[in-house]
Amino acid sequence: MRYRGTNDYDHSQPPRVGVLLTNLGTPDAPEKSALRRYLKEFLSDPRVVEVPRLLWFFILHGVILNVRPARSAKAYRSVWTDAGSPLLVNTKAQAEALRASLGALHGDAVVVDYAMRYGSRSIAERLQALLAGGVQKLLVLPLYPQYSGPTAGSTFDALAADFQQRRWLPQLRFVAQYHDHPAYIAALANSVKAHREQYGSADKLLMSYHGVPQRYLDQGDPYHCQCHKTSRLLAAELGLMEGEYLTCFQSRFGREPWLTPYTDVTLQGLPAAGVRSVQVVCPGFAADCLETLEEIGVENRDYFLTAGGERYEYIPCLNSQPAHIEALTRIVNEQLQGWLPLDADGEATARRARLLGADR
Ligand SMILES: C=CC1=C(C)c2cc3[nH]c(cc4nc(cc5[nH]c(cc1n2)c(C)c5CCC(=O)O)C(CCC(=O)O)=C4C)c(C)c3C=C
Ligand SMILES: [Fe+2]
Ligand SMILES: [Fe+2]
Repeated sequence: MRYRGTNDYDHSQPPRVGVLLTNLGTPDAPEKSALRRYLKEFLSDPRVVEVPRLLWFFILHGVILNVRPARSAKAYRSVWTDAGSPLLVNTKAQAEALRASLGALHGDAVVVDYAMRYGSRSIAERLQALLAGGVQKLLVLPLYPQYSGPTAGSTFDALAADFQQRRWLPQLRFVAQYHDHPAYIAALANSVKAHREQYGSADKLLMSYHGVPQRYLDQGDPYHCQCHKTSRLLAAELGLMEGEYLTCFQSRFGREPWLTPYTDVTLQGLPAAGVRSVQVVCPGFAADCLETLEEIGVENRDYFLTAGGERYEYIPCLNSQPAHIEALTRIVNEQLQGWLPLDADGEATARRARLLGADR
């Protein structure tokens, strides 16, 4: 059979709206073999590493997958929790909080689930569960505020690859970006303000985003511009002047130039420029993960303090903070326009339910 179908379709099953949160994915365990599996899938994605395939195959299999898994496993071990990888734990908590928040508004007409682009809890697996559960309208919200090919672009590829094998496709809406959504900016500002109320402010606020190769920007990827726009809006919301904040890019991989300024180089140079205290926030990460907890929380702290800095504070990601769940709820509700019965109008709801039930 060329296309997967549903042989036993149940006409009495109520049609539902599905909301699928996605994030990058994480290894199953902080061990070399699990890291090898995860990195192989992740780094084989041509959206992530845009290098001629044959050349990359030899570099990946000949060098990277022999060296990196052990090194990364050690880093993951330092942040791993009893419940698992922080990225997975935090994404699950976000999905549960969003389920409660949307459930209060829409009852069981909306189903919330979460999936990962690489590794376990795959997009294909969760799509199958949603569609089998009666979802006919699907909203996919990749938890990447700023659009980039390696993240949101690749997530769309995974959806499309699954749909290519299906007979009956759901109606689909896809949130490619929300880097300037007022509720997201407000949640970020709220988080920085709460931190400052507790700890006071610092000489500089560093806004650190995951990097991508400079080449991607040169070839039209909007990520760099969207990061700067988020920074600008967040600074405005906080009343910060130019010079009181900086945008920089972390997690460089490989030898070619990535987006600059680099977070680590910046932090190493700040003390010599008279900056004694910094607060670092990572607005591009919806959930704390290896790249924030270890790289920003530990590694870069060390660079700053060793270079003569006196006070370094990492402001956690939005995770499942109420303001973040409120922002995600608003983003989802805006996207669901026209997909749900109007609750205020009981008659319209009943009429619509009859119509929905009679669509096949
Ligand atoms: C090799 C190229 C990479 C590109 C391009 C890239 C873009 C990119 N990544 C994120 C978000 C995350 N990346 C994470 C981990 C991670 N990223 C890369 C490489 C690239 N990322 C690697 C090899 C790794 C694995 C860790 C390691 O071995 O160093 C994570 C954390 C995952 C976790 O399990 O905690 C996130 C999140 C974005 C947003 C992005 C482009 C905009
Ligand atoms: Fe990454
Ligand atoms: Fe730009």
